[in-house]
Amino acid sequence: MTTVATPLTTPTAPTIGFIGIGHMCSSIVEGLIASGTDPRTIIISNRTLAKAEDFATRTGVQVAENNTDLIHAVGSGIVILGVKPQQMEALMEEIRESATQASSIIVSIAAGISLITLAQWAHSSQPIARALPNVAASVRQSMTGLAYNSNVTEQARNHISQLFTAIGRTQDIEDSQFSTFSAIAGCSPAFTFEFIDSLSRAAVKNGLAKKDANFIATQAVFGSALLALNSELSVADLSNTVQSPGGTTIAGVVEMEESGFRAAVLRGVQASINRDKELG
Ligand SMILES: NC(=O)C1=CN([C@@H]2O[C@H](COP(=O)(O)OP(=O)(O)OC[C@H]3O[C@@H](n4cnc5c(N)ncnc54)[C@H](O)[C@@H]3O)[C@@H](O)[C@H]2O)C=CC1
Ligand SMILES: O=C(O)[C@@H]1CCC=N1
Repeated sequence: MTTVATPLTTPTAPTIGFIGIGHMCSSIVEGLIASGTDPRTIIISNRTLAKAEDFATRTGVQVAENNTDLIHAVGSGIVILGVKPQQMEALMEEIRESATQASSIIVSIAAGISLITLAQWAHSSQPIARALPNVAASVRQSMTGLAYNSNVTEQARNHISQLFTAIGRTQDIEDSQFSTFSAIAGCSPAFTFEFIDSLSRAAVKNGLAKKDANFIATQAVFGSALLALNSELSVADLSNTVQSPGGTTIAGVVEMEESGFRAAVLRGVQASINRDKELG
């Protein structure tokens, strides 16, 4: 039985389902709604139903009482699986029969779980895609990696690609490259927030108010990223444009380098890649 959190005058058939409305899927749904997607075409389910109902009240999406109801409501549409990697096998087992019966297209966003492993938990005919978005989906600036198994039709690929293009940029990648992709696109928002917080703290140490320092550092990082995306120069060359000979920037860059900045980033990214590989 499908329930609706907010009263609808016209029932609308959902075309996209989300199982597990945690941090990542709620970011995707927020981004889709910001892109103009009618929330009534989205249906969600969550282990704790009250969490899904609360989210639906805020956004206008529909709620299914359980995962099987959600699959039947979506039918041959797209079902995004947003549970933790450790919960994915049990979920795939739970929805295996209904997903095949309904001809649903399954999209896993779990870190560390390969298409090959997902296929082992599904019927052999099941269309499965893998997507690795990031939390900037909520402001339509995700960087999302995509891969598909051979059961996903060209038309379904286009639907999935359009869905993630609505919330940012996408890149088709090999299943084997997801660990690396995840570290520099899925985890990197956290690395970036840590960096911004470090810039901000340094400014607070020198007397700036934290709120002002956060705003200033965040806009500076945002502007740098936007410049890098729009420039024909490499990021290394762009960095050189800021480093005047004998100037303030080179003094800071040298000190950061001597303190192991680049080595720390390389080691951190490698640790994320290694952890992702352990999850599979
Ligand atoms: N948080 C992030 O930045 C990113 C997360 N991911 C992936 O997204 C997935 C979700 O991550 P988060 O949103 O951070 O986790 P989360 O813990 O915030 O959300 C998971 C949600 O799934 C629900 N859930 C668990 N088992 C369920 C079941 N059997 N049926 C229905 N709902 C169930 C939980 O109640 C929870 O609301 C993970 O696999 C993660 O690897 C991928 C890219 C980035
Ligand atoms: O650390 C996490 O659980 C998620 C997976 C990919 C990025 N962050």
